[in-house]
Amino acid sequence: MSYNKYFDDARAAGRKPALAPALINQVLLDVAAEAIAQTAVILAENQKDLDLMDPKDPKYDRLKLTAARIEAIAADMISVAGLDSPLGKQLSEAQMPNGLSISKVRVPLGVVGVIYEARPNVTFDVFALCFKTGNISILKGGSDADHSNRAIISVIHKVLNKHHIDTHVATLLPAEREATAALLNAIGYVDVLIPRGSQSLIDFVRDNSKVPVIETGAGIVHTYFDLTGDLEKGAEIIANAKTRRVSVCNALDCLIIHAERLSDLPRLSHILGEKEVELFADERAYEELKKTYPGALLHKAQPEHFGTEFLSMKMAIKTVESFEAALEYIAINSSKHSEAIISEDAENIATFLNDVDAAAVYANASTAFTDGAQFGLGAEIGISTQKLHARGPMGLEELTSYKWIVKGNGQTRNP
Ligand SMILES: NC(=O)C1=CN([C@@H]2O[C@H](COP(=O)(O)OP(=O)(O)OC[C@H]3O[C@@H](n4cnc5c(N)ncnc54)[C@H](OP(=O)(O)O)[C@@H]3O)[C@@H](O)[C@H]2O)C=CC1
Ligand SMILES: N[C@@H](CCC(=O)OP(=O)(O)O)C(=O)O
Repeated sequence: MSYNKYFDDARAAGRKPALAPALINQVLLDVAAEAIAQTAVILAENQKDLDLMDPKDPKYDRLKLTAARIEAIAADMISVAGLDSPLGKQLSEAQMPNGLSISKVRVPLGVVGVIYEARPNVTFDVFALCFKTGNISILKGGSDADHSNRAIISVIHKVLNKHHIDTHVATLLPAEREATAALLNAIGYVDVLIPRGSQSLIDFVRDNSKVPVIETGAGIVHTYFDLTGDLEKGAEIIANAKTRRVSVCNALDCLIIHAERLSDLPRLSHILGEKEVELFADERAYEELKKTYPGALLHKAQPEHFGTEFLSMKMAIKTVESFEAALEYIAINSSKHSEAIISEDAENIATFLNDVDAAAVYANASTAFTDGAQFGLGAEIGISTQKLHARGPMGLEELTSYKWIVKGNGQTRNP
């Protein structure tokens, strides 16, 4: 199948004059209202996708929409509408000795291609952030969410039509792998690609893309409980980071504990036990837990349990002799997404926040906060695990580049 028509139409939509900020915000508010109004339709289509998936699959929860989730999506859309647009913002201005005025101004990236997991809220989020920043979005959603995504793009297109806006500002590609291959080769049509998904997707895109890519990779997430960690805070933070939504990339995968706090492990993990989290504990942690933790949920860890993203009610426990050993362990096993320390030692906290190489580093808080809306960005287009252009939750600013504006009155360069 040829995808040229999709790409041509998107590029043509991108050449049209920029929309007024007030109109952009009104469209976002109208899409939010339409999403709520069409809750029953969206949920019915979502159910068709759910019917094809095993409810025990961790992806099921990611795929599932509810009325409350649609309300939360609409609320995010409303907050994106309420945020200042970065477009046209002057980043710097200089008057040169020759009289030239040179300024740096934020502009859209252009056509943004997003390949993403079977999580239907992403369709709304990507549209909202791209539309607000004057970008054209080309979406390739997970095939497991195809009914949901098609219902959502219809909601968006209905509102765009109402405002006489070219619907090609947001295009949903057929949910087939060939569409991804075509996007990767769409030089001259797509300015940047943002893949959201498994290592297999990221590797495929990294190896094959001819257009620039911003990676949003897996979250192999650790929380280190330090010698001075507060037990009460620790138990709540760890349980929240692990169980708030186990299928998402910011969920906790491995608790690292200082050896001198091992005797506190039963109390530190009691909420996990109540929530039926399966633990894969190293030798010493296992010995501490075997008297108290529910037997069926406690296992001796194997090497494959470390440096692993579970995306389910499973978690590894690693014992370390020192703070330095925890830093070393994280440096080797982290995917540089989100990392946390629980400690009352100001010096260790400062060192951790400074030295740990991850997109988001936390002290005494749950890694579940790594999320665009939670960071005040309205929503997120992905959580970048690379360092160039953008890092961590990517919102409006991260969907812009800049250009230099040079104004003169007849200057020529000599020699
Ligand atoms: N950092 C971040 O912002 C995010 C990270 N993630 C990470 O993603 C993972 C979960 O995603 P998961 O549900 O497994 O999604 P997948 O990686 O299975 O799917 C995501 C998208 O990529 C496509 N895809 C997957 N593999 C390939 C491939 N080899 N070649 C071409 N296309 C491919 C899928 O298409 P198809 O439907 O055809 O399979 C789908 O559109 C977790 O590791 C999570 O941490 C997820 C979202 C955001
Ligand atoms: N935005 C997220 C985290 C990032 C995300 O979308 O990840 P995933 O669920 O793995 O597709 C959240 O906490 O809701």
